Amino acid sequence: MAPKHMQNVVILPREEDVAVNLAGYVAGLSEKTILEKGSFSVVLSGGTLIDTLRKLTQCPYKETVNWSKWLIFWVDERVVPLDNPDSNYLLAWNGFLSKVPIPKHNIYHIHYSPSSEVVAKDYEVRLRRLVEQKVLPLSSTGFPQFDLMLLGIGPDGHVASLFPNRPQRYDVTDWVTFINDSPKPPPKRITFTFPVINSATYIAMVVTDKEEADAVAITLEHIPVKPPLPCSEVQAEVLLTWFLDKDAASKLPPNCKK
Ligand SMILES: O=C(O)[C@H](O)[C@@H](O)[C@H](O)[C@H](O)COP(=O)(O)O
Repeated sequence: MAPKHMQNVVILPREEDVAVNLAGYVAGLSEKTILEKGSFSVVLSGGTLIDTLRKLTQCPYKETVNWSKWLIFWVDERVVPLDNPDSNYLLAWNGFLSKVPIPKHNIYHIHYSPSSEVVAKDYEVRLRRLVEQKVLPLSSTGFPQFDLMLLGIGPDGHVASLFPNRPQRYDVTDWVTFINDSPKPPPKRITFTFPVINSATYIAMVVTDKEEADAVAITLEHIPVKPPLPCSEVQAEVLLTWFLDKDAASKLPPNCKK
């Protein structure tokens, strides 16, 4: 296995190029992982990521990817019913999951309750059960090891629902935690904690917006800020790949850009 903290940065001219490149990357990892272990666990976030995954739902990937072996999870979810317009599940269902034949029982969405604490605990209990049943492996870190996490970042450098000035980002015990005062609406969310995120085998950070250009530059140029941006603390067991378009990369020094 490659040393920890390997990172790759892919900068492409347009969001369309990122979508094409990302689809090829995810399809390649899917094939390799399914050959190696028989399944492919994919963790989604919300935001623009889902639209950037659109090429996977088209030719050739719609036919060539072995969707029956995919397992879908969410790195964070808004605590709203699944048919609420704010739901990350609904966003993913409408933009991605309804267009590819992933078995419904392999889609692990939240079970809604008005209490975000109850939702977080339930999601964690279900993950622990999947580890016991050997559906998900446990990393040497003691946290579950997902094959691929597909993440975005916010202008404030948040990742998942781990925000700069909120305590959840420092949680090193829980697998899933909750927040009732998210600075990005809606306020009630659940989120994987950093130990779970950083135990993933592969992570793709997909950023295609000018608004996040400062956070991208601070992270990739190691510019010290206090507190450090959550997105700068992401690392993968094998490889973290940043997929950026020229807007997201616009604050990087010229030698980084193509
Ligand atoms: O539920 C959420 O709000 C997301 O999961 C969140 O973490 C998102 O991924 C980033 O805020 C990036 O969002 P954009 O891609 O829309 O900028």
